[in-house]
Amino acid sequence: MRKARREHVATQPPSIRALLFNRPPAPLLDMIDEDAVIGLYHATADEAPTTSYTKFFYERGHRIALPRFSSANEPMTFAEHTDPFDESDLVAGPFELRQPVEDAPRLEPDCLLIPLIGFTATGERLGQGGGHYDQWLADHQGRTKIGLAWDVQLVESLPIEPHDQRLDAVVTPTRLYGPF
Ligand SMILES: Nc1nc2c(c(=O)[nH]1)N(C=O)[C@@H](CNc1ccc(C(=O)N[C@@H](CCC(=O)O)C(=O)O)cc1)CN2
Ligand SMILES: Nc1ncnc2c1ncn2[C@@H]1O[C@H](COP(=O)(O)OP(=O)(O)OP(=O)(O)O)[C@@H](O)[C@H]1O
Repeated sequence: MRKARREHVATQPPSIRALLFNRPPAPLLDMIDEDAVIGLYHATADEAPTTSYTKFFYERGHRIALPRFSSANEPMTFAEHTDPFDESDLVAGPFELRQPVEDAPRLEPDCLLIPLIGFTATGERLGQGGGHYDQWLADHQGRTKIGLAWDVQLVESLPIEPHDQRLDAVVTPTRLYGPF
């Protein structure tokens, strides 16, 4: 599934990619309170891009939180991201993922836009395998959980376990799955 994602992104013209994930679709915004803290992620080259959504939510007056972790085995926390235009408050973390600087205050998102490897049409999610999001969401119930994905990441079924957290919706460039 990582390979399918990589090959999909590799065949996509950059001029097209720049148009995708530009603004959250209206039904998605209906799921998000005006004063919600929004948890985003700093996308890798193959993940659904987040730079436009981050600026959009920031300009709409939301506080932005990004994940921070020290290794695949350590739990993830979120910290505030205050400079989505220049990203001067981010530093390189594990796996080349950029994350908030050490003195950025912790901030717990109400609504999370979540990266994934694969998803089903009913909101099941496969992540990187670190359990970071599953664990955080188990410890912080009642949050709005929205997956961001390319269409090729849709699969018929996933090997779901009891700890896996189901998404409330998934956004792709062509569709909104949910809200469930
Ligand atoms: N952009 C982004 N940030 C994120 C996540 C994510 O999936 N995407 N996470 C989601 O939980 C957390 C980080 N958790 C991670 C857990 C494991 C690996 C990992 O094993 N990476 C391997 C394989 C990468 C690949 O083949 O594509 C590596 O980089 O070697 C990466 C991140 C928080 N931040
Ligand atoms: N609520 C939890 N409490 C403790 N450990 C957990 C919890 N949820 C997941 N884990 C641990 O994380 C491991 C990896 O989970 P899983 O493979 O489902 O992660 P993932 O959803 O693919 O990754 P991620 O959420 O980081 O993107 C599990 O085998 C389990 O040991």
